[in-house]
Amino acid sequence: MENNLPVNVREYQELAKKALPKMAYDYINGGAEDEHTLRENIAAYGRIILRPRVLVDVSKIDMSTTLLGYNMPSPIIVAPTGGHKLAHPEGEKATARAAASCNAIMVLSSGSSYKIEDVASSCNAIRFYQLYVYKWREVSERLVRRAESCGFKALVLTVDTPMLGRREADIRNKMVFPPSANLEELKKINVDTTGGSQLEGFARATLDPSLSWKAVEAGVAGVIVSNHGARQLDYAPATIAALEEVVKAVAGAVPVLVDGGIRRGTDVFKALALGARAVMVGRPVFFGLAARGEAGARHVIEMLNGELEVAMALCGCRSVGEITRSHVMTEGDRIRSLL
Ligand SMILES: Cc1cc2nc3c(=O)[nH]c(=O)nc-3n(C[C@H](O)[C@H](O)[C@H](O)COP(=O)(O)O)c2cc1C
Ligand SMILES: CC(C)CC(=O)C(=O)O
Repeated sequence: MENNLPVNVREYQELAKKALPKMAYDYINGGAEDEHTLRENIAAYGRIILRPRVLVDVSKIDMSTTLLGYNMPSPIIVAPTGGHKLAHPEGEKATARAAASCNAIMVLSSGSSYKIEDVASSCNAIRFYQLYVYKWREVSERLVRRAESCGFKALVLTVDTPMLGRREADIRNKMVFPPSANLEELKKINVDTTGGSQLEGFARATLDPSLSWKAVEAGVAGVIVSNHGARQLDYAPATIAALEEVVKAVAGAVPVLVDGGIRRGTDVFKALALGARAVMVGRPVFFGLAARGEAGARHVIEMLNGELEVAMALCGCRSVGEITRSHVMTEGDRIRSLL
């Protein structure tokens, strides 16, 4: 196998499927209900066409960018995904090392299998912390304080989960989530598992469904266009189809990021062309971790970086600043051109 490494994210997905117990693979791969949005997150990228430019000197390609004042060698960030022990015994420690070796920012999930402190001490990197707001605000507050004292640089507040979406594979599999080492204090909570998925019962018992726009009064330094990897509201739009509208509304006030369905460097390119400052990838890194541990997670990030570099060169873009709206043609563009 080591002589015959996967050459793209899809091959990592196949390896992960072979390596993982069904319950774990279904949890990682699955989306809500009919999985319409899950398919659309990917299919919508397929409907965006690139417009190449030739005869540009692309002997040097610079993929670097900045976010909230931090330098990144490429616009690819590791999205927060919970329960990495499902994929590998080293869990988030391995993912964090993989991200650090690529100098990529990793967003650590509130549902991580390993403690914030263990992940932070596993390697040196810029890390953001993803926060769920629990019914007991002091639980969230303690997480924030711990992340802060471990040197995490920003909070990513997840606001699309007043309750968990219906992931039918998890319900069928009676999905049991590895206990999150950070949420010891919630262990004694009475979780109703009659609905099937233990994670769903846990979310219902602990997440605060009353979170409202008041939460943004504190101010935000960025916006992420996300549908939670199509795991929440099925029939929500594909994120890449919603990106441009959000970018226009935000009007440069803060950077806009996007996640969901990114499987190729060309997808990253398309997201940047439509106004994203950076992108986050969830399942691809999880699949890499499941297939080959830290090396697999690192390889996934490296492959996406490599693909982005080629896409930039073939589109005649030497830096991410040179990626413009005119490098892509969306379905909307095509329809407008026919009118
Ligand atoms: C297995 C899995 C677990 C996730 N766990 C979390 C989580 O704990 N917190 C969160 O904010 N988002 C979570 N997400 C959503 C991701 O942050 C991200 O929005 C999504 O994975 C992007 O789509 P992609 O997987 O197609 O890249 C999770 C997604 C997956 C697939
Ligand atoms: C509730 C979290 C622990 C995991 C999550 O957000 C997810 O599975 O999508």
